[in-house]
Amino acid sequence: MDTHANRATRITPTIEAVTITQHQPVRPVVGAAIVDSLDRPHQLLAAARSYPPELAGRFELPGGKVEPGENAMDALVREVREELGTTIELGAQVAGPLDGWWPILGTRTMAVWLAQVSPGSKAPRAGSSHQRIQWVPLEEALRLNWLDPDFPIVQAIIDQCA
Ligand SMILES: Nc1nc2c([nH]c(=O)n2[C@H]2C[C@H](O)[C@@H](COP(=O)(O)OP(=O)(O)OP(=O)(O)O)O2)c(=O)[nH]1
Repeated sequence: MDTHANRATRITPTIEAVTITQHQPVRPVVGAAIVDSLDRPHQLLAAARSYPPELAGRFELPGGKVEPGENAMDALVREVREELGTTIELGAQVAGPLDGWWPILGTRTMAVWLAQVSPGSKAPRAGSSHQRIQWVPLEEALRLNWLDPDFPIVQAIIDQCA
């Protein structure tokens, strides 16, 4: 079956296959560009961090750190379920300049996939990780106060959805 996830796997064999080992000093991060519809994307879900204090209120893509031994795409589905209480299905990767990964805060890197809320799943809601979440039209997304490293990522999301 030609699902969104299958298509993403074909596009991103390298990252899909990444399994994190215990020995990596800095755990990689995964982020979800959740759009209202993978087929006809118009809106992007932005999440305002609640911590640490210096980042509180800045917008990010929902996601988080990959656990040792965990597949990156599985980690992203898990993180979004934990943070927003919703199940997502992944679409195409939004590839960054570092073998598909994006440079982010500190010395971390983040892999990003387009995603949509799975049919029948609960709507996303902010939990303890986020002050609030909001849907923003893609053409207005760059007006939000994103974490600094996220601006080129959001631009790439906009370009990919155009
Ligand atoms: N989730 C996410 N993190 C980002 C983005 N941009 C960016 O620089 N980061 C940074 C912020 C953090 O330093 C790091 C992600 O850490 P996190 O605290 O969200 O990870 P986590 O959910 O696993 O949380 P924790 O249990 O380790 O506290 O990546 C982004 O768009 N989304």
